[in-house]
Amino acid sequence: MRLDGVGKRYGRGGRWVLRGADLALEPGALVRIEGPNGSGKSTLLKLAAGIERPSEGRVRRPRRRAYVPERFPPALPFDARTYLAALGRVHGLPAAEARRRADGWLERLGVTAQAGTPMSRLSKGTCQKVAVAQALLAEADLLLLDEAWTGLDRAARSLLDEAAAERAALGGVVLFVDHDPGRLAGLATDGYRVGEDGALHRLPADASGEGGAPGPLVEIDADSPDGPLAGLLPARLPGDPERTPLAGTAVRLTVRAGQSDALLRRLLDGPSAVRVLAVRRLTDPVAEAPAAGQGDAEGGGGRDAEPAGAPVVEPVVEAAP
Ligand SMILES: Nc1ncnc2c1ncn2[C@@H]1O[C@H](COP(=O)(O)OP(=O)(O)OP(=O)(O)O)[C@@H](O)[C@H]1O
Repeated sequence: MRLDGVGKRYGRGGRWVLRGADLALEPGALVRIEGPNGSGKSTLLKLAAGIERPSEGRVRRPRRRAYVPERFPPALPFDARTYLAALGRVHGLPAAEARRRADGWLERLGVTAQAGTPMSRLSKGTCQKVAVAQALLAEADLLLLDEAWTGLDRAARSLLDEAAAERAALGGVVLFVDHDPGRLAGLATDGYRVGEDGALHRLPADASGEGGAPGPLVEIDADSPDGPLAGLLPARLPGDPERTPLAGTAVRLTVRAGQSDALLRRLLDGPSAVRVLAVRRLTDPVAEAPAAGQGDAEGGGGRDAEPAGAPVVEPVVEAAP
């Protein structure tokens, strides 16, 4: 998606909220937008969603978009399941698939019991889960999240983290606004601040959570009874793991820890039968080893240091093949 010289003001003669905003995002981008209250973050997401039109400049966006607004209409005259299934149809899904995805997200978010309750009677957090579900079930090419984590319980927040990272890993573009600076830290690929001039200013890598420090890796060993797994896996997988063939039909997938849950879910939910043999978290001894010389000074007992660069393997789950 692209913004070229985008400006926005509400009403003729109103102040420019955005001016000269440029943004070019490639598939796989997971991008944080920040700025103080009233700076124009929601306006930017609405322009990206196609809900508002720019006053000047040009917005190019993918056709399949999904949006969690900052404020979800509270009193829609539907129950959650009916609403989600209808939204699935709006996103172009066949009716049965729309119902399947609606039920799937209601279950994952832990609100199946409230699926038939009129939305006007749902709690604020449950309503927010429905707002999130309507966007995630679309599996859109552009996912816009405007403070979408607000009001969610911890499990739902993690699920949304994972779903956002997965969307990007599968080639979507995700644009999110959140006042928590740690949101999706280590997973965001870029970040921008809406400046007082109304333009977008790129954040330094550490502020956007963009991976200067790569963080721990996870190795997942898996195979399939259907034949060599390497040939069965889709081209795109969450976290774009490194793939190393193992003996027989097995493959080792190495991915950043933040995306390992999304990868596992994809493997186990995918069309091919996949057996997960082992999941190991690797810690990087280069990052964790004492500074040069420090080991000698403190150790003194002749313990050998780990060879530099050799990962320490901490098994998380080991299953017999
Ligand atoms: N529909 C509207 N009509 C008129 N002015 C609007 C409208 N929507 C937003 N504004 C104004 O545009 C400016 C930017 O609002 P916006 O909601 O985009 O900011 P924001 O950065 O998302 O703020 P917050 O962090 O508080 O959510 C504000 O001054 C706001 O009052």
